[in-house]
Amino acid sequence: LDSRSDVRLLEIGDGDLELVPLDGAAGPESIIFGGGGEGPFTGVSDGRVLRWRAAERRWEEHSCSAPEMLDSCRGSQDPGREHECGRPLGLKFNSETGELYVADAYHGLRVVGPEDNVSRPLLPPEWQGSRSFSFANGVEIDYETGAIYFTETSTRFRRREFLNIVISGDNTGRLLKYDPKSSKVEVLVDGLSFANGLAMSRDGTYLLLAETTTGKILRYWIKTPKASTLEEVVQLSWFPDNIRMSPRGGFWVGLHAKRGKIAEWSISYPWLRRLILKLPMRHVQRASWLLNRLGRQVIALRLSEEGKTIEAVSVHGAIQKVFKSVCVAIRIKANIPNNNWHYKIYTVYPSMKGEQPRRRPEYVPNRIDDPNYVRIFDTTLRDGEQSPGATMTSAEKLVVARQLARLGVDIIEAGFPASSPDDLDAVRSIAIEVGNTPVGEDGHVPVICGLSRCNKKDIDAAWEAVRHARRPRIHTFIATSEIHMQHKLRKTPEQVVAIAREMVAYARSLGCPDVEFSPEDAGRSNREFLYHILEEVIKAGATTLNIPDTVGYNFPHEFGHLIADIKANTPGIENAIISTHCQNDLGLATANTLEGALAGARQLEVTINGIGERAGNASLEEVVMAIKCRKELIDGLYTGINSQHITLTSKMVQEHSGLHVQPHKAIVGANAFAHESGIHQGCSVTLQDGMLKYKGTYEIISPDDIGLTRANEFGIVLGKLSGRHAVRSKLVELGYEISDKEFEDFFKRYKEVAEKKKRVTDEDIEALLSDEIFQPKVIWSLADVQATCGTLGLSTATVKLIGPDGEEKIACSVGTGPVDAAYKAVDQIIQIPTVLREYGMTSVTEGIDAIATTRVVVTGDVSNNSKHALTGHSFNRSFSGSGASMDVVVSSVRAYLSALNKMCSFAGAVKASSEV
Ligand SMILES: CC(=O)SCCNC(=O)CCNC(=O)[C@H](O)C(C)(C)COP(=O)(O)OP(=O)(O)OC[C@H]1O[C@@H](n2cnc3c(N)ncnc32)[C@H](O)[C@@H]1OP(=O)(O)O
Ligand SMILES: CC(C)C(=O)C(=O)O
Repeated sequence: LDSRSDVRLLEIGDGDLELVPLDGAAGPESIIFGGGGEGPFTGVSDGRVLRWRAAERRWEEHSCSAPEMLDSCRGSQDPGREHECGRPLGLKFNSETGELYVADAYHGLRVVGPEDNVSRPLLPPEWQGSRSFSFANGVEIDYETGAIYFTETSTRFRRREFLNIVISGDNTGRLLKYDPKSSKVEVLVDGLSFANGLAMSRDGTYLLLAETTTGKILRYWIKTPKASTLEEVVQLSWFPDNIRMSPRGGFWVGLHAKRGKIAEWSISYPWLRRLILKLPMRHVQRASWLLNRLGRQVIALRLSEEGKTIEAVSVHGAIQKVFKSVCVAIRIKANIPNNNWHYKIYTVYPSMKGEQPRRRPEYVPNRIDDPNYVRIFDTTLRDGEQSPGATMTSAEKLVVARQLARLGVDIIEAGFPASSPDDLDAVRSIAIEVGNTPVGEDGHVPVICGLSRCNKKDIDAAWEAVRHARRPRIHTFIATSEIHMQHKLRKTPEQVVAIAREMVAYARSLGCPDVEFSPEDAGRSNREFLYHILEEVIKAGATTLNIPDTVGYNFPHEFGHLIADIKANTPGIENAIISTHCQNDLGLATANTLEGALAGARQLEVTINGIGERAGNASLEEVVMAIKCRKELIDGLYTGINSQHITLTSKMVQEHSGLHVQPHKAIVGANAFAHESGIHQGCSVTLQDGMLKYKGTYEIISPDDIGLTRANEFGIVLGKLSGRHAVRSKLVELGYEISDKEFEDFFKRYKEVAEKKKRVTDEDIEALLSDEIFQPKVIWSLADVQATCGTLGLSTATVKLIGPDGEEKIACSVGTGPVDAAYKAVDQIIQIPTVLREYGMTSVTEGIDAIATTRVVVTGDVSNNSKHALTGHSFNRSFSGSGASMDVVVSSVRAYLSALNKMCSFAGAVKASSEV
């Protein structure tokens, strides 16, 4: 405080306050009394203005700005709904007319008549209609002229993004004047940094305005020779909010929180602001918190008109905790015997919803009890596996499924059981193990789902595979677009509806309580037809309706409308969950998925790293982190994903699918956190204690958030002296659980590598594991390979393989290089026509002793052909393989053999090849 001796301090301690709970809502902002002292009145988080009925000690609804939304908004504390429910901030009664003026952050300047309970817009249509407000805030009346003054805090950010305004130094705030006589709006001042509370001087010569980011109280002259000019009254050490003139002279200012040094400096120095944005959030929060803890918490000041502090109200003791921030302090004369002044201080409780850990709602197939919860349906093991070359072995699928459960996905689509006996087995093992094992703190058990076409054979296979899970689901699909029905299915729309209805009912009749139906190619299907088929399958028992943009054709707004239209027009839709499934052919899968969620979808189908058919699917990590990071833009939706498992899951899927992400892949690419703009830095800069509460809501991505620092945090350094315990515990930490036999094989390989390397890193371990454990059924294994190469002649290689019957076979070949020579030698032994489609090698660690990981993709001849359920056309199936070794030729041969083994198992070619 400027001159302590002159300042009267009012200290409020425990027991000095009575807290009056609000009627289900939160965040009371402006507090005013009616002309006759009635009230107070306050605007709250769900868009209502409440009035306190003192005699009855209860709040009653006074008015709202969106009557059509009242029922669904009442009680909402969700910042994501403010734009539809309204968010009344500044309030001002016109004591002459009894009208209440409301500055609604999103609905602009409004007025409520004395007998009304709905506010109406006040500004001319060009201000009120198409141009919606992002953050109208303070309001004041000039009784002499009838003009209404109001502030717009920012023209760039919305109210729920208020912390961004402070951090970014946004200065698009304005002071405006509305003249009801001319119906004109005039911008009096622009370039303000968080224009906030407004108060008119008693003589009507000036307005006081709080500029929150800078901590300044400004004076805007209306009359006197200084008219139309702006001057600084005082620079505060706090963030000022509302202002009220005091009957005893001067004015009161409600204070949000102290502008700690970090905040002040970050606002004054752009370079420091950039630095703070790059600091790990926890450091900023801690430093800021410490600064704020020093001394008492001052919540309101009375200042003279010249800006000198006269009185300060502070809180101490346990009640400090309830003062998240104070928007306004009013001193009123109370009816108490000795005629003392009695302070009423009204506090604001910012919604803490975004910050509290939110529980995953109980799983009920066709209902989600929390309207903001979005289920994440992971189809990495089904659609993801449809990526060319991504075929995984059953063991690999099980490992990935375990990790998906840890990640917290709600539903794992584990495969397409009718596509092969192997896939049925893989889905069944996942259902048995992952589908019955609780994970995480909440003991979550994911739903295990299997895909099927709309025919009994597929549905039977799917049920056989998933029925072992605690929560089984059958997902059945049939195409509904004209082009698919006509050219692929060769069925009429009526036939398609009949099949869909019958097959959904059939799936339910098997005892499956949870049936998902997908109208394939919905993105190009006729709307009325979709409403019809969806209505029919709901009647037949479908619990989830998945809307696929199968060919990745839709634009985001188009897909959003599709979901909204289905939600609005499908009879019975309230008894099912709407889902999205967006392919990425135009690179729009993530955007489309988010639009779908905004339009009402509450299940999102995604894959890890976005892998999938053709250009892939919406990527889980992008969708989940977008929802988490920009909650305020996505209606406060949330998922049950533990994002700290994202990095590990992504690496695991890269390893097992053989599909490595590009360095600039969002969220999980190697460069994703190396960018200059520092997207990995959280935006939850804790400038002040009061603002801290929005941490979760405003965090952008930090490496911690996706578990990127995991490897460093473990602290176990493995080397050649590490024993079984250390190595095993490392595997557990990395998320791998392997049998004792597998561990022994792995440990042998580990020791060989550790002998030659100083330090064995997590990446080395993953490469070795995948090479040793997650290989397909071994038909051919490598015994020896010897290669010579150089500039003096052709490269030669000799390869010794052990065949399915245990017999050793040796072949020798020349080639363009040692790898080519070795591959030709392998071909001579195995004798299956093979085309090498892709070959790639990466060094997973640095230095001369790095482990080289090779990944290859091969295709065979026509005997390996598959039919695609989408088109019915044959396609030449491809198989990927990976191998790891410190010797590049050995690594290459291992990868080639791994792919050939997958191909041999698939084609049942073992017999033919063993006749070599
Ligand atoms: C959009 C998607 O991602 S769809 C999923 C794609 N995934 C896959 O295709 C997985 C790999 N596929 C496979 O292994 C094989 O295609 C199998 C095992 C599923 C099917 O193999 P087959 O039984 O040999 O092929 P089949 O000839 O029956 O497949 C095509 C037939 O299914 C029909 N069909 C395609 N989709 C559906 C459907 N959703 N419901 C009913 N029938 C369908 C086709 O019209 C065609 O019928 P026709 O034989 O009368 O012309
Ligand atoms: C089976 C469905 C959901 C699908 O994968 C698609 O249509 O893309």
